Amino acid sequence: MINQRILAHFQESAELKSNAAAELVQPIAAAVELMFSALSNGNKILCCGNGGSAADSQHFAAELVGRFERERLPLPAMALSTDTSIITAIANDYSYTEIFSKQVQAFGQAGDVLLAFTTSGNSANILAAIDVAIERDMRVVALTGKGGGAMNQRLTEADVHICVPHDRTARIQEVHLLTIHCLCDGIDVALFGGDVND
Ligand SMILES: O=C(CO)[C@@H](O)[C@H](O)[C@H](O)[C@H](O)COP(=O)(O)O
Ligand SMILES: [Zn+2]
Repeated sequence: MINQRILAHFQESAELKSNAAAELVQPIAAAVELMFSALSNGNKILCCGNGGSAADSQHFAAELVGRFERERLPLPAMALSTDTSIITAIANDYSYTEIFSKQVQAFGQAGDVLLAFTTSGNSANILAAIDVAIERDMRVVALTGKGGGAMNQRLTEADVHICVPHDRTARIQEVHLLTIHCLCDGIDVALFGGDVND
């Protein structure tokens, strides 16, 4: 019955967040450091993902360019899933696999960060974007789940892999959203120190 299913979703989500925290603190902290250092050097963050993860990448960019919990200057972040003309032209003329990698080629510069969301770790267009980012001497923060899939073979030691220990896409995305907010908070704290009420 529906009430039981809803309760089960809440319970599974809460348990995952609670159980995954210890494992994810260190890679999330490493991602904050990497992003703060890039932003401090005048670099930017490019973000990509498919489906719900496209929305996650846009959510992160919105909080950097707009704001998270504090007033501050806009920070340079850009989601690569928002320009339908660019995406449809590349998908139509080349392939769907290249919709993000060509944008990384166009916009990415050495020292920039690619924030890549894929719950399976296997989406071809995300892996292609990562390959181009690494070629261009960018750093990668990858948010995955399901053991990380092909992502495990893609990243270098300079990159950060935040892999949610679960096999269900929806649950992984829920932890990705929490991670986005930890990243925004961490960047704000690195910029200004203290907590939100300081
Ligand atoms: O939001 C959801 C499922 O919760 C879907 O839209 C989901 O993001 C799509 O199926 C994606 O294509 C899955 O790709 P990925 O996470 O494996 O890279
Ligand atoms: Zn979803």
